[in-house]
Amino acid sequence: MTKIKSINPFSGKLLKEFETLSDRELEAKISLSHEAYSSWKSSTFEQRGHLMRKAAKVLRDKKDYFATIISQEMGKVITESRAEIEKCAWVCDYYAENASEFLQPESLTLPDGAKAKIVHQPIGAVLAVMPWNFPFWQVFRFAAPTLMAGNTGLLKHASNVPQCALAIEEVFTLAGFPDGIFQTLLIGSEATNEIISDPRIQAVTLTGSEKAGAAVASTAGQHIKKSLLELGGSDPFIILDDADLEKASETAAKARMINFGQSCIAAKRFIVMDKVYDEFLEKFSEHIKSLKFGNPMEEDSDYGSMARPDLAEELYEQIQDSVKAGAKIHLGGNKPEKGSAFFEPTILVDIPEGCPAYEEELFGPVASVFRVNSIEEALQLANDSEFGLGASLWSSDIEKAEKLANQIETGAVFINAMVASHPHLPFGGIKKSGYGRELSRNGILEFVNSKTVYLG
Ligand SMILES: O=CCCCC(=O)O
Repeated sequence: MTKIKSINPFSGKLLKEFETLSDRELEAKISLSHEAYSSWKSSTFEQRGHLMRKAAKVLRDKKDYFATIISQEMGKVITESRAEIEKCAWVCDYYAENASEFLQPESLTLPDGAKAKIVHQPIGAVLAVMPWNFPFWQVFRFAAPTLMAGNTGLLKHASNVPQCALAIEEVFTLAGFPDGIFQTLLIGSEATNEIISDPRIQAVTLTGSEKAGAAVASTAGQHIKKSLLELGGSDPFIILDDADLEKASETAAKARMINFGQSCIAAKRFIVMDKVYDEFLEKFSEHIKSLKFGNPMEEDSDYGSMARPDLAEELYEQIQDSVKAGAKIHLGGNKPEKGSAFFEPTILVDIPEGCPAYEEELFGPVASVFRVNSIEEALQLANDSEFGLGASLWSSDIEKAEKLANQIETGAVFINAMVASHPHLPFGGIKKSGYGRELSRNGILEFVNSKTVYLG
């Protein structure tokens, strides 16, 4: 039996170790999920909503406790961890309030006068494979709509956040959800395929890397099961020459450094028009330099460490390869110490095509800044990516910005704001950023059977 370790990346200390589930324990959990579904599917929206509101209350009442687990286990600064818990409570309340309306039967009259209905019914047990970067939020944005729709949930969390995984199960238990409605599976990734193949599992959702997404979707495909993928991003942050540079540069620093850069929707490629390039770069660098390094548990720390030493090492290799290809370091860029998760905020400029900073996702505090001579060039560069998650576009001409937004190949464009997820707005990508949508009404419709009932 392998162990799953919880290690504080800032101190490097082992916090706890957990045994993975035995085959028999895993079987019992899948079986419980399946059995729990048979009564949960017939519960009313009112009953589910009551429990989901209680989950929101548990999150708010124990906010500091849950936030501390996040910060200690994956290094997020405590102020951001608390905000993450608040957002989870928000999404619980949002679906408690709106699920019933989102899933009401829809009546139709066909051109020949015949009547039909579309009824949205639950499908059963859904597996969620989730990442460590927003270890509560990513799970709640799956769990709140999925459970409110009448499904049950099983969570295979990232192996570096086992305490978060167990604490999330605790939220649902404390809220009074019946046994088996939401369960955490402490398992290694090698067990995931077997679970997806199990006939009692109806669908799978994954937030994570392209590699993990392709593997999960391919197993789901072999078994004709629905999958939803929310993968990486290399979001452009486009600054036109009529943008409010003060606001744009301040937001750019926030958008790159949120969660110490470890976010799929963090801004990664800053595409700046020549006329405002120098001024933007100067202001942006000042904002990045003003951020305070410190222990994630301290109230005034803006950043601490990355979530694992191997992530810091990988990120540094991407910088090195980009520099070898001709990119220049404008800020930071020093090598992290071996075995440490600390990383220096870095800005790269003069980035040539084909190098990692141009074409890969840099999942950490490294900004790639590009100079362009026209709007056409900005759009061409923004779309010259395998990813298509989000984009931020800055201009004082809103009409022009809206027209340009239509030409950007992403799942979302935020004008004069950083990309952010919001319970009311669909969230997801195109191209190699994945498929399907989370949040909003779109999110709850992903894991239901929208059944046609024709009335002859
Ligand atoms: O890696 C994805 C991060 C999503 C963060 C969010 O929804 O705010």
